[in-house]
Amino acid sequence: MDFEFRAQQDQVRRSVEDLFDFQGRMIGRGTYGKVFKAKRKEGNDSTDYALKQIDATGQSMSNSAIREIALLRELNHTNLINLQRVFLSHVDRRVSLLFDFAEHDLWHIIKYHRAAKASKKIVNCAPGMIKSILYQILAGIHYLHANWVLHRDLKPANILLMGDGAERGRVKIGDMGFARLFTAPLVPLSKIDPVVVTLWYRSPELLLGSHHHTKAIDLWAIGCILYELLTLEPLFHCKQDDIKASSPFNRDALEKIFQVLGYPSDNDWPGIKQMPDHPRLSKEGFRAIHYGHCSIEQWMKKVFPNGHPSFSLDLMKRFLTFDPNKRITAEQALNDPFFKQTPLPHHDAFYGMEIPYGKREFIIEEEDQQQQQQQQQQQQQQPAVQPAPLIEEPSIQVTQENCQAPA
Ligand SMILES: Cc1ccc(-n2nc(C(C)(C)C)cc2NC(=O)NCCCNC(=O)OC(C)(C)C)cc1
Repeated sequence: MDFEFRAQQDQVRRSVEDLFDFQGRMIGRGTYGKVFKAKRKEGNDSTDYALKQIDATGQSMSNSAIREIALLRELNHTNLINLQRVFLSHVDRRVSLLFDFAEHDLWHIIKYHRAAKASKKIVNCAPGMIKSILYQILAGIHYLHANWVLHRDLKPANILLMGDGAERGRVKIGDMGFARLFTAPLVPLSKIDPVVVTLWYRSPELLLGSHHHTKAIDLWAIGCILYELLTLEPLFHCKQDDIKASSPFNRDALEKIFQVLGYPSDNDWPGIKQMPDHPRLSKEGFRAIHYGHCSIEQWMKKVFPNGHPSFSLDLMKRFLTFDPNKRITAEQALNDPFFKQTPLPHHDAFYGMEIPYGKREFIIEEEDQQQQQQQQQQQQQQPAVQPAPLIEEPSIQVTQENCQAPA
């Protein structure tokens, strides 16, 4: 190594600690490391940034950091989280990634509306909010798919929304990546951490053991997210199996899908017989006859007896199509008549409303340490447990007046 040159570089190169203030402002963490809410120290830039610090000590950490950098520096779309800068510190072998800071995400927004419903508080959300969020998710995913990038883990916690400021109400699709990197069973550090390993958005082909991730897998997840935005209930809410059930076949998740959509006929999904775990369906007792009366129409009739202004059953059915080859593409969805009907999708999902959602909470380090000590004690005493499911209170059906246009 050219020590002379390196010494010279170290002089001019400013460290992330020199340039940004972020100590004690942790807002997220996972196996990869931590995320801080950061502000520039100099100049009059009052913008907030999300600073992701990866401890690139282990091989797998540095590999995932390299993958994240290599992927994100090639991508540029208004509905994808934007990697602003990369800092490499030789001293502590730490990689710091600087991102846009998004105040909100769909996990917290849905949780807020569920809590408001439970306390019978009427919460106004703009009538076009759901349509705008859906449109922006599709625009971001269409860009990813056009660049042959699959998301593979779309869920509310990965759909960020910008708060007040230049990009108010702008969707920024991210990938908080916990599930991908997590090895030990996870217990949430605190209630503010979204549940990380969930099967609720997993497509039937993945649940039947398909090894091929396709674009269609992302569209299935978008259908599940749309339903959850409309009703505040996860569509395929099944109990969280513990991590060992990494065998893709999950009976509870499939059961839930069949209860809502009915059992797929050979005509619906000719390819189902080629699925690796198809033989397990009959072995595990699944029979078409058990779901004869089930269909998405009958299910939605229960949920919205008088329909819903911001909902198109046709579009929902196209997302939740069993056969991945028949499932709607992001491009087709963007051109659906639903987006040509008023209210048109606004670039600000919060247009016409005050933002009622709280700001991100800081995770306090020492509390964190105490919790870790508690967790270690617990884990020694008990088998590993899965995080508490997102839905704490008993599931309640939501009617549409809760989401009236502002008076
Ligand atoms: C290993 C790896 C991890 C993540 C990603 N990844 N992929 C994507 C696309 C392709 C969906 C745009 C985005 C990422 N990375 C991120 O989204 N990183 C987020 C870092 C900022 N974190 C962040 O804002 O976290 C809070 C808790 C404030 C919401 C790629 C690779």
